[in-house]
Amino acid sequence: MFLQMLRVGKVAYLNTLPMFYSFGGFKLVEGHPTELVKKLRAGEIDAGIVSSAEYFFNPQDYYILPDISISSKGKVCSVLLLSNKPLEEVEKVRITPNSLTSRYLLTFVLKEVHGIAPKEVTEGEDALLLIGDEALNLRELYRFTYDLGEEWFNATGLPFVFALFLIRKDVPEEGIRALHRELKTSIQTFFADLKKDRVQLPGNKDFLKHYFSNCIDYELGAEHLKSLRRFFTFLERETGKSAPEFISLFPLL
Ligand SMILES: C=C(O[C@@H]1C=C(C(=O)O)C=C[C@H]1O)C(=O)O
Repeated sequence: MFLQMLRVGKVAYLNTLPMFYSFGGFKLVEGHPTELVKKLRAGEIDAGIVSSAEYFFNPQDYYILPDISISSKGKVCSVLLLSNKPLEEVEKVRITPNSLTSRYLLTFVLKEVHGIAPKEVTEGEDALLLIGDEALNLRELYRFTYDLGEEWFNATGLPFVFALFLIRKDVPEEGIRALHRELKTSIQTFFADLKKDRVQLPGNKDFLKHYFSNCIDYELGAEHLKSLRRFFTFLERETGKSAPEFISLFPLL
């Protein structure tokens, strides 16, 4: 098959830069996480780095690409509840429409960690959940910042997987293998260049180096899978839908 025909979804945030740094040969489709989830469900794209919660909702439709994710082990730095009031005084929360996973992670943090249940509003909020570049750009404007990656880590001792590389099951094996190779090479090239100060970074260089090296974690190992199972158990309680029986990584070996 012609790889150029495979349509690959790329979340339009800075944190996907390493994956797509030297990436080529596929058709890229950019969007917010919720837009890409819709396109992947509809078969308008064949694969993409999308909200991990989508695998909980439709596991039968996808393989997970091994070794790759957008996660954090502690602070993620770009999934933030921002507020001018301390959490215990927050009664109304506005949630970005761009997120699927972090919306549920916020419910976990508010309900199961802090024991509060603020109302969701679309204006007049006490606190605002932002993800990605929007969170990075606005994080310094609020008095209180709650980092959801850190909140999850403090509660569970585990990394948190925000996004998975999901592939629709009708994609041929050679396409999946080529995609995996291309992404892994891109991530390696990015971090080698970052070390040598060869990456053009938009904005505050020192902060962004810290963001790529210490906040976002691009691995998908045993601890990440344990964390996904834990998150899916929470989603099961929250939605009434059963958690996937298996987390099926595409067998590359
Ligand atoms: C860590 C992040 O993860 C993002 C969060 C997502 C979500 O909440 O659904 C989806 C994709 C990721 O890009 C971020 O963008 O800041």
